[in-house]
Amino acid sequence: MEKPEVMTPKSLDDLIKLLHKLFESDKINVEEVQQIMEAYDSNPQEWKKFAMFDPTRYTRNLVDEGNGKFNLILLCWGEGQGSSIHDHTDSHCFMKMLQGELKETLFQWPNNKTQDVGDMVQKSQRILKENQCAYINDSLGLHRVENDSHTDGSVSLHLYSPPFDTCQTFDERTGHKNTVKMTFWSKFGKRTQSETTVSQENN
Ligand SMILES: N[C@@H](CS(=O)O)C(=O)O
Ligand SMILES: [Fe+2]
Repeated sequence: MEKPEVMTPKSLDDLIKLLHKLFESDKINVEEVQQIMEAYDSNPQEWKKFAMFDPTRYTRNLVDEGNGKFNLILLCWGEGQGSSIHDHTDSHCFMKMLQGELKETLFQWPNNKTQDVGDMVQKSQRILKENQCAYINDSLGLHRVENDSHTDGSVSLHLYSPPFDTCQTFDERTGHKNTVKMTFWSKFGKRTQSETTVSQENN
């Protein structure tokens, strides 16, 4: 059988339109979403209004709410910034590189029958390059993402379906887990009100 042709989004807006179409259906095809996100040729002019860096930690900037089916979030990683080891709350997670590189380290779930079992077991590690689109869900494991560069920021575009706003983080030495709230640094290009309470986050 012939392979269906991969649709090539002409712009970020076009990509968002195509994603809305794909997610109208309740059954999503992971490979198809991954291919379409990968086929978008990153153009900073199209996404720079969402790209806001914070000198202290990586930022999460909401780009689109996907009709309630998914969240599309642009993440900005300053030099040396990274996430904790975390899960993805039973959602699909697609991660498209828009600029620079990121190191992704995969971990096994800790054996949670016994608490604090010691070092988390690393499964693999890879460098994600510009325009590549990675995929993870909880059945594939946990991950940590880091910008190892000392000179350049990185930008990635994440699609989560269904959307979620909490996840679990894991201590690399003990496997001890915490539930943390995930917040947006900006929404639709506008800086969100800083929260008055200090929340524990994934970065
Ligand atoms: N899942 C993380 C980013 S990453 O490390 O994949 C988040 O949404 O903040
Ligand atoms: Fe993640």
